[in-house]
Amino acid sequence: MPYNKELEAAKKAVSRAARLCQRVQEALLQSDVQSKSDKTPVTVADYGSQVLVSFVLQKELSSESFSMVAEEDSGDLRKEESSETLRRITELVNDTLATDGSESINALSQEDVLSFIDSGKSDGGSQGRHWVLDPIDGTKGFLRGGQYAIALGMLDEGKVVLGVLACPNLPITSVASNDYLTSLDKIGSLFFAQVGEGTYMQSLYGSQSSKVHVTGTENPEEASFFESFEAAHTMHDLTSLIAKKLGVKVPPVRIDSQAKYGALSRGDGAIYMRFPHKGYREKIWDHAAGCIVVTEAGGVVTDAAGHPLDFSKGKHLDVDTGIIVTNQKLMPALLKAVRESLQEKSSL
Ligand SMILES: Nc1ncnc2c1ncn2[C@@H]1O[C@H](COP(=O)(O)OS(=O)(=O)O)[C@@H](OP(=O)(O)O)[C@H]1O
Ligand SMILES: [Mg+2]
Repeated sequence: MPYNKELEAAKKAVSRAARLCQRVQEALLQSDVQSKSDKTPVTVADYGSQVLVSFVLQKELSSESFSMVAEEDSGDLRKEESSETLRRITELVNDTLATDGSESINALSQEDVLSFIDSGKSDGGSQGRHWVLDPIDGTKGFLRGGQYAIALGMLDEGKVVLGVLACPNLPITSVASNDYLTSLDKIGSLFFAQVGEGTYMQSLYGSQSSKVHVTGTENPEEASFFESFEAAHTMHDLTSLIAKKLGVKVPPVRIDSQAKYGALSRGDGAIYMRFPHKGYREKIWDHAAGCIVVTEAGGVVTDAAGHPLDFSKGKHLDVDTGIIVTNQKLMPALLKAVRESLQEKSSL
């Protein structure tokens, strides 16, 4: 298994980052309503998560050259007015490392923090190995107290070869209906996959993993579908038209972040559709980890024209219209419903 060492490092990195994010989210939810509309907590957690992932990967894989394409850079943090934010991030990172207790390390300085953030500056591409990180995917969900993910993938020669998704608020039991929103069983799920080896899931705080598979259903009437919670991120009217054409009977389950890919990989639902509004360009860190988690669980991920996603072109994915995900049996019918719905919409 060629990427075992990298996979173990990736699991450790995202688990640690998840702990940092949970601490920030818990403090945020305990604070008053006014501060929930304040974006500072997510900023602190975003940067802190990126520092921890970068730090752990480089520490665990010390002998190798390191390249990472990540969402954040240190530009804003280096400004005078951000000195308090930088201080808070540094404190949070050091506290998280210290409470982890698994190793003794020297505290990171503010300069270390900035440089770990900047080690995510790569553009990726078709050659060599590149880590791909979204330190908090689903920032709006994070602020709402809902779903979010720490999503880490690795490209080798332009292909995603491993992926890890930490979903701190995703129960390890099914979220097949919107009832999951009231579930108290928020213990957190960790999904991981490497090419050719299948997809596994475990509790974010445990060590026993089990292999997961996408649902085998061929019947669209039994198929529930996932989509973005935020209407600004996907055209809910279009996905509803596609679902109707396909014969889907149940309402969509709306979840923030790549937790959707994780839930689909274990068969909670059968379909994920994402149709951003015109002009939006998808980023590789929003799909790399999720894509391999689903495909190794037996699913298929394509754009609206049925083409596989190409992660070798740099930071962006050039997709035709949208991204659709389902099992192999349902994909032909889903593609047909997508094609017909898009034609219908354009002729209006
Ligand atoms: N306008 C627009 N259209 C489409 N997608 C967008 C748009 N703006 C942002 N994003 C990206 O969506 C990421 C959040 O993922 P989801 O859309 O699956 O979740 S959500 O329900 O909307 O929160 C979100 O990831 P994070 O920024 O990491 O939260 C963005 O990368
Ligand atoms: Mg994202």
